[in-house]
Amino acid sequence: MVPDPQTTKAERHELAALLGTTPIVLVGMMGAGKTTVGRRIAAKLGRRFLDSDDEIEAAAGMSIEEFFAAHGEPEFRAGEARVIARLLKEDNIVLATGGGAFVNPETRTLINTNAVSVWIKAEFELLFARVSRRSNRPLLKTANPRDTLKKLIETRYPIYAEAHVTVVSTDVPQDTVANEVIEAVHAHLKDK
Ligand SMILES: Nc1ncnc2c1ncn2[C@@H]1O[C@H](COP(=O)(O)OP(=O)(O)OP(=O)(O)O)[C@@H](O)[C@H]1O
Ligand SMILES: O=C(O)C1=C[C@@H](O)[C@@H](O)[C@H](O)C1
Ligand SMILES: [Mg+2]
Repeated sequence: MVPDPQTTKAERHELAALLGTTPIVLVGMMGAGKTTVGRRIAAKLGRRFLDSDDEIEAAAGMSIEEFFAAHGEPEFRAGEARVIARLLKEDNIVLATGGGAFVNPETRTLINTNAVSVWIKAEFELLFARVSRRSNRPLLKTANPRDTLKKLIETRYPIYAEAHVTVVSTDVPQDTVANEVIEAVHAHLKDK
């Protein structure tokens, strides 16, 4: 794990002590920043960072895009649910989930029972700009990706809203979003 150069060792210990070891799980749309922000949060807290998309790619020996092409979405979803159930057995982790993972009711319950869930929420134009930079999102390989993304947002936002806390990601530095997540998780755990 790479320590965050902007966070001193003493600060990392203090933050880690405040939060305990309950897993922190990031959910939300593709492009919201779960992976990039999640990695920063883990570095700030001295936790292990895990990403369900990366785990699936490593286990399958192929990219998400290749997996969708070879096996289809239903098999991807089944594998994603299994991978997340396995990863959630660990404490002291920050887990970035794939954009569709929280939509699965069993996975959602498992996450909300065993972790603090955080919806990284971003508005449509920001998401679209970000996902357009790379073409590794098979769900958006449609005739009208703008429309597809809009429809996914409409159906998924009420589901993501079931996360314990919501942090809005605007065009601010990743470090700021990471600090906001840590504060929001702390506030949630304090009130429990
Ligand atoms: N706060 C931010 N400011 C600027 N760029 C950002 C920010 N957060 C994320 N990005 C950029 O947006 C892109 C998408 O981020 P990322 O891959 O972390 O999203 P994700 O939520 O993990 O998506 P997916 O569900 O597809 O895995 C990346 O290129 C990343 O560098
Ligand atoms: O939003 C989604 O359904 C997805 C998001 C990505 O993280 C990958 O898990 C995959 O491309 C599907
Ligand atoms: Mg990701």
